[in-house]
Amino acid sequence: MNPQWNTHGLLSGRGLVKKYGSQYALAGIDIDIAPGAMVAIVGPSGSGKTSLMHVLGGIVRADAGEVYLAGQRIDQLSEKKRSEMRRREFGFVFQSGMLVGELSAEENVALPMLLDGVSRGDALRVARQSLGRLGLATKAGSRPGEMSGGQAQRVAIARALTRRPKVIFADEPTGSLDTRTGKETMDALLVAAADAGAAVLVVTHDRDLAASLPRTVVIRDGRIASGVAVS
Ligand SMILES: Nc1ncnc2c1ncn2[C@@H]1O[C@H](COP(=O)(O)OP(=O)(O)OP(=O)(O)O)[C@@H](O)[C@H]1O
Repeated sequence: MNPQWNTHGLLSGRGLVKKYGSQYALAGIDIDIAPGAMVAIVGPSGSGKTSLMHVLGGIVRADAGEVYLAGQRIDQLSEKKRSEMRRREFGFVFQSGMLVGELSAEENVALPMLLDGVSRGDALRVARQSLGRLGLATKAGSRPGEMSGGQAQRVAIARALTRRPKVIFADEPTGSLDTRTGKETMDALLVAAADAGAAVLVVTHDRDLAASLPRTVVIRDGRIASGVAVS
């Protein structure tokens, strides 16, 4: 094996390239994320932060390069296998929770478990436990529209964490919240992820928020400008 391609992280990207037309969203990125690492991904608008998360998280296929999870190549899996892997190994939190408006908080959190064949009773029981850990026990029966933005984001965090994923991908998770609620929500995410032993990758424009994480990776023009070795 070419030593250049050894992977050192739990999640590793090697030579990642993603093009949209003639535009390089990713122009050759190498990155290693250690188990339990907490990493902020920052950089100017359009620099490739979301593209990097989507390629590492198996949402989007790179045009070149390789992605490894625990030493296993995951970017070449079929769409079906990648989607199973995403549900099993990864959790996703987006700027606006992406909760299902017609379902209660506990049903939203239970949804990924139900998709994986867990019984409704068991899924709801685990969902209520997760919500309780995030301070939302009394909101388990409420729909997203009956909650504050911060509460809805904590439901999304609970949903992302219930299957005890290895990695949480959070894209501007506090972008729609005021500063104080954003900080509280970020703290809740980091504590819950640490409890679950999950690594966290957070895309953010918020410098204070980035500074609260142990490592920062700066992306510029689809390349890593600093913070190459991530632990
Ligand atoms: N689906 C797409 N179709 C066409 N171009 C895209 C697509 N997704 C991203 N791009 C382009 O790829 C580049 C990187 O986009 P990306 O969303 O990864 O950047 P970003 O750093 O996350 O930006 P922002 O901070 O504004 O969210 C940009 O030039 C963008 O216009």
